[in-house]
Amino acid sequence: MIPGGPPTRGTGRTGWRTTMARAGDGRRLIPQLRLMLRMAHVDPKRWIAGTVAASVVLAALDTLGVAAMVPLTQLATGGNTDSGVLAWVSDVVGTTDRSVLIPVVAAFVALVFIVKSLGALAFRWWLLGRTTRVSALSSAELARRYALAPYADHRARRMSEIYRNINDATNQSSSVLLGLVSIASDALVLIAISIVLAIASPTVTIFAVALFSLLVFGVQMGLRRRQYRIGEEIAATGLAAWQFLLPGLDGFREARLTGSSNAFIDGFRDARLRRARASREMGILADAPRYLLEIGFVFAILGISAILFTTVSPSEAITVLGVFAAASLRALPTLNRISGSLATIRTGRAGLDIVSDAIDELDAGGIHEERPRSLVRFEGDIELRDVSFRYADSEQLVLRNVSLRIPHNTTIAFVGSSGAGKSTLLDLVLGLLTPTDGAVEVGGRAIQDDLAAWYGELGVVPQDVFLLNDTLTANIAFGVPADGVDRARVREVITMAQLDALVADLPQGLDTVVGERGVRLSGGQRQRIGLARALYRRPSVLVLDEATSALDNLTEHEIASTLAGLQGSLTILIVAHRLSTVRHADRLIFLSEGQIDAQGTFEEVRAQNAEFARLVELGELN
Ligand SMILES: Nc1ncnc2c1ncn2[C@@H]1O[C@H](COP(=O)(O)OP(=O)(O)OP(=O)(O)O)[C@@H](O)[C@H]1O
Repeated sequence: MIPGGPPTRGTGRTGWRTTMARAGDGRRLIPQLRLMLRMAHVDPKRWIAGTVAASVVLAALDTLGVAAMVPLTQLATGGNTDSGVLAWVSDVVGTTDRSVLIPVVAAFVALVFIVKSLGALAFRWWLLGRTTRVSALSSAELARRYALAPYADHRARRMSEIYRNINDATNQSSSVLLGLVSIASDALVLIAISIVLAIASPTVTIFAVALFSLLVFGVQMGLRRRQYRIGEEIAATGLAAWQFLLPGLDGFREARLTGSSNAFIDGFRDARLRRARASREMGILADAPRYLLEIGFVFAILGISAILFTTVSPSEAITVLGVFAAASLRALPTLNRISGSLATIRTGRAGLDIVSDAIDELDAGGIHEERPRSLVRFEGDIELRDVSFRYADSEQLVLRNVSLRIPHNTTIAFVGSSGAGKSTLLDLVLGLLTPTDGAVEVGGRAIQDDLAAWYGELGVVPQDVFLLNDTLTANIAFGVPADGVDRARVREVITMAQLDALVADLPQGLDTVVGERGVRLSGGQRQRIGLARALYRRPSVLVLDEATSALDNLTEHEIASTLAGLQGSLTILIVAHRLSTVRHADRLIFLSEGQIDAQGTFEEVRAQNAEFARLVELGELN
C-alpha cells in the first residue's frame, strides 16, 4: 500500500461497514430482490409463475422416474406379476413375460430420465438467460441513474465506487436471484422424491430425511456467517482494485512522472490477490458440503440396510434399497446444488446490499429528466437573485448573496483570484448546481423549473474537452445520431472555431477518427473542437470555462476575434485568466471570496478594484 494511497476499503454509505452490520438480515432480501427486478423492468409475477410451472413439471418427471424404479427392481428380484404394481404393469404392456417386461419398463425409466434431463437443461437455460439479463439490465439502470444524478451528488462520489457498484455488485446481486430460484425448484424435486420414497418405505424415508436434514442444516449453519464475510471481502476488494487501477492508468502521466506506477499496480495486485483468496474460500465452502453429504450417503446405505435386513424379507429389502439408491442418485446432486446455491446467495448478499443502498441514495438525490429541446424557450436576461451556495460536504458558503443581471446578448467575463467562486457561479448559472438560497432566472423564469429546456439553450466549452473515439464530425455533433448530423452546420462551426487548417491536414478530413484510438490532437485543437461543438447546437448562451487556456497566443487571438464576431448575437459568459480573452467583454464581474467586489468594463474594474489592478499588473490575467 502506498503512503497516502487510496484506502483498501470503502467507508461511504455503500461501503463495507454498513454491510457488515447487516450480515444475515434476511428480512431485507425479498424487498431488495423486488427492487432489482423492478430496475430490470421484469415482472416478478410472471417470473415466479414460469419458475413454479417448470419446477412442478420437472418434479413430476423426477417422481415418475424414481417411482418407475419400483416395478423394475421388483421384476429384477423375481416379484409376483399377479398382484400389486407388477400386475398393473403387465396389464398395460399386455404380457407377464419377464424377458419382455424388464426391457419395456427399463426403456420407460430411461425415457423419463432423458426427458427430465433435457427439461432440466432447458429450464437452466431459461433461468440463466433470465438472471444474466436481470444482471445486465439492473447494471444498465444503475449506470443510468448515476449518469442522471444531480451534478453536486456526482462530484461527491468516487468513480471507483461507481464502477464497482455498476459492474461487480450487480453481478453479485443477480447470483442471489439465480441461487434463490434454483433452491426453490430443487426443493420441489426433493419433496417429490421424498414422497415416492415415503410410499415405498416410510421408515426408510424418515431415517433418510432426518439424516440428510441434519447434515445439510448443521453444515449450513456452520458456514453461514463465513460466507457472508467472504461476500463482503469480495465487494471490498473489488472496490480496492478500482481505487488502485484508476490512478495508475487514468492518471498515467502523473503516475509516470512521480514514479508511482508500480506502487499503484502493486496495490491493484494485492487487492486482486485478496479477492483470489476470498474466491478460493468461497469455492471450497460451496463444495465442502458435497463431500460431507457423500459420506452421509454411505452411512445412510449402511443404516438402512441394517434396518431392512433385520425387519423385512431380503427381496423386499432389495426393492426398497433399489428405490432408495435411485432416489439418492437424484437427491444427492440436488442437495449439492442447494448447498451451492446457499453459498451463492450468502456471498452475493453483500453485492445486493450495496446495489440497494446505492439505489436508495440515488433515489433520495432525485433524477434529471433528459428531454428534447422544449418548445417553451428561455429568453431574456439572466438574473441571479440573492444567490448563496454551500457545497453539501462543507460548512462554508462559497457564494454569498450574489445578485446580478446579465442582459440578453451581452458578453460577460468572470474574473477573480483562484478559489473566489467563479466556476461555482458558472455552474449555478448553468443549472448544474442548485442555489442553497436565492434563484437563477432567465426572462423571469427560474431555470430549475425546466432544466432540460435551459440546457437546450446552452453551448458550453469546458477547460478539458472530452473527445469521443469517433470522427471529427461525430465529435462536433456530439450525441446526434450519424444520419441526423447537419453537415453544413458542421462546416460552418469548423470555420468559426478556426479549425479549417486542421481539417485540411487530416487524412480523411471531417471523417477522420480522432480521440483515444484515432489522430491525437493538441490541447488547443481539442479546445477549438469544444468550441465548434458548443456552437453546433446554435446556443443562445455560450459559456467558456477556462476554455482558452490551452491555446497559443495566435489561436487565442483568432478565437477572441471569433467571439468578437459573435458578440451581440448571443449571450457569452467567460471565465478566464487570460487578459486578452476577457479584455473586450462588455462587462467584467470581479469576484472575491464569494462576493461581487466590482463590475464594469475592463478599465472601470481596474480603476475601481485594487486587487484586480494588482492581478493585471502581476500578469495573472495574462
Ligand atoms: N465539491 C466541493 N466541495 C467543497 N468545496 C468546494 C467544492 N468545489 C469547490 N469548492 C470550494 O469552493 C471555493 C470556490 O471554488 P471555485 O472552483 O468556484 O473557484 P474558482 O474561482 O473557479 O477557482 P479557480 O480559478 O482556481 O478555478 C473554493 O474554496 C473551493 O475549495
